[in-house]
Amino acid sequence: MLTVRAPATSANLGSGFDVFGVALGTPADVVRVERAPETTITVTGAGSQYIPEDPAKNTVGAVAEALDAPAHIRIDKGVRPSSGLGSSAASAAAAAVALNALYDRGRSREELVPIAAEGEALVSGEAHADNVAPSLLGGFTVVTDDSVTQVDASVPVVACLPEISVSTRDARGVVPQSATMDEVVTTVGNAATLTVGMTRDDPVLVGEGLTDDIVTPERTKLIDGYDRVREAALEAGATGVTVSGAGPGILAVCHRRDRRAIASAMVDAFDAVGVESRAYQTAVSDGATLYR
Ligand SMILES: Nc1ncnc2c1ncn2[C@@H]1O[C@H](COP(=O)(O)OP(=O)(O)O)[C@@H](O)[C@H]1O
Ligand SMILES: N[C@@H](CCOP(=O)(O)O)C(=O)O
Repeated sequence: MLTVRAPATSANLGSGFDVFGVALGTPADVVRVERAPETTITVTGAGSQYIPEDPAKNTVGAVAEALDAPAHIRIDKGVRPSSGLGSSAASAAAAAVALNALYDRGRSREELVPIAAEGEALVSGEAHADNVAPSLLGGFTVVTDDSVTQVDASVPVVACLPEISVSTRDARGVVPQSATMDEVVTTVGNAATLTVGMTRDDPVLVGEGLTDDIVTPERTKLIDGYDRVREAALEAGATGVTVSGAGPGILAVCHRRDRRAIASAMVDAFDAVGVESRAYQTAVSDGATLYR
């Protein structure tokens, strides 16, 4: 039996829609695999009641199929589904690493990115790889149609997860189909600032670079209390705040010293609008780990 821990991720980071992603230190999914004639799946842990065990409907089933690697797959969910923290991707990334090792397929982590993205296609309708890439590779990742670039980073963040659910499929439905040239120029500037910030581990540059006026304003409408939570995080010292992935998670970038205060301000602000939440005080971290 092989075990893999694959981390939650935060995709988009505002200015990098469908392109940027970071691996988070916590939470994470743990996947265990054993060779079998046919794939079977069991799911326990956070939100497991909402996750299908049918291999044709679970992201790990798509990965087993893509690697031609049937197995008994046990998923222990640390990342709740429909969170904006790459829940479906964490399982897919963990399964890709585990099954690649179990069947000696010899694929590199980079080669596993499109394979794990098959799972994302199953649940969100598109094989977007901006969650599976950081979950596999760690750090900050930039995904384009034909490349994945990774840099190590350890910028402190708070990921606040409210007890509401937004499916990635639905949140993709509100993405505008066009943007003005002014909006594009501003977004390119912000994305470039964020990228430089990641290479320098500079929370101020990363925080500034999160701003996006194209996709994020539409997505915030799906999250009760978003504006209030954002303001609270900024007042507590966050250098920038945005929607994590497709939401409802909210990501605040910060200095390490402010993490605790920001986490509590965000939870209190959600509480003030009647929404329960929990905040992960974490940082940009490593990718999936294989335990033999
Ligand atoms: N292994 C899995 N882990 C989590 N969700 C899964 C998995 N397999 C299928 N799903 C389905 O994917 C959807 C959640 O994915 P998504 O909306 O992308 O959430 P997240 O934003 O947390 O990644 C749910 O409908 C869930 O049932
Ligand atoms: N780029 C995707 C990312 C979805 O992330 P998730 O964690 O919400 O699944 C999008 O914005 O739709």
